[in-house]
Amino acid sequence: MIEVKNLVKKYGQFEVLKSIDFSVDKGTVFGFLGKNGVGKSTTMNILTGLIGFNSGEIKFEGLDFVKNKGKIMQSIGYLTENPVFYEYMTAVEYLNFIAEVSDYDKKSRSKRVDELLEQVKLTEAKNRKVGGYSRGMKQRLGLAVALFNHPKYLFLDEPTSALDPQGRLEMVELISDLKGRDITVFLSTHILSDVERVCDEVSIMDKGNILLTRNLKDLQKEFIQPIFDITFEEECNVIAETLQGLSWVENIKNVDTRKISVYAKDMDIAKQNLMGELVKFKNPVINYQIRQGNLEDIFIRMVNGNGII
Ligand SMILES: Nc1ncnc2c1ncn2[C@@H]1O[C@H](COP(=O)(O)OP(=O)(O)OP(=O)(O)O)[C@@H](O)[C@H]1O
Repeated sequence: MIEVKNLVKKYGQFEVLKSIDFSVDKGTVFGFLGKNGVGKSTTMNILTGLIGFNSGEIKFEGLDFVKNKGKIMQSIGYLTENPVFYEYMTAVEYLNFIAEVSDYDKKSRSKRVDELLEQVKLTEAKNRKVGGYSRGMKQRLGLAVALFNHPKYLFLDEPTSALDPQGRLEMVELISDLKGRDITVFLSTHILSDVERVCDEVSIMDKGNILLTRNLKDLQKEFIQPIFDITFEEECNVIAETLQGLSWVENIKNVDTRKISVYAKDMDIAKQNLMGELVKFKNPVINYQIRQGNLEDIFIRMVNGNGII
């Protein structure tokens, strides 16, 4: 288990982390969500020992992080946002190089290399130079490096953000395969569909604060309310602004120039009144539907609103 209490990180006067608290249960996949620049990488860099922090407390399995850093670091694997490799090496050569620098037991090295290549689905490409790999393949090789020393804690910083849908799916499947292997995964991302596929628990972060930490299924049950999607014949900015001023409307998302999503504070009042409001405008409605919300909707309501769902 990882426990983080009152963690503060400052760069000069700028408080990147404003006293954050969260805990990560053993063996779970923990999704750390937030837009770019909210402090995700900073948190990960602190938890993986790359940078220090100003105040607060971090514990891994009850052990204080500062006092037991060396020991804790041995149980950590980290895939950074943009992993860098010696591109003239093949995957086999590169993993053997990692074995060498991490002083991995000589007798079992080649077995470990083979098993990791299999795990990240690079066996067929193992003798090709890394320089010729796709981004997805490089990310998978980075995962193999992070897993090399059998970490108990695996930190993945935006592992899918630079990948195409196929690459993302492959990476998410690999993360999913780690479940049940006695490994705790800390996954930072802003791709919410990936989180929905693989995470057990999530924290939503914004501007150095944690807005919420919750079991994903509970979060979905508790907060995902229906949403109105409305498409107009013409541009609808004025309508969006007017609806935003209504007491029973919580938030409006401009999907595009002619389409909005309406998040209601009270669903029953919204159902009774929304149509009546829309006909006041001389802009015909060409599509009106109520759909079930998803994690992205929760995220929008949390981050764009005042933090209260
Ligand atoms: N070394 C540094 N010196 C000063 N400010 C920094 C430093 N590193 C990060 N920051 C600032 O701290 C804030 C959080 O950065 P961080 O990289 O943690 O965000 P992030 O949520 O991981 O976003 P991204 O996904 O873009 O990496 C940003 O405003 C960033 O500019």
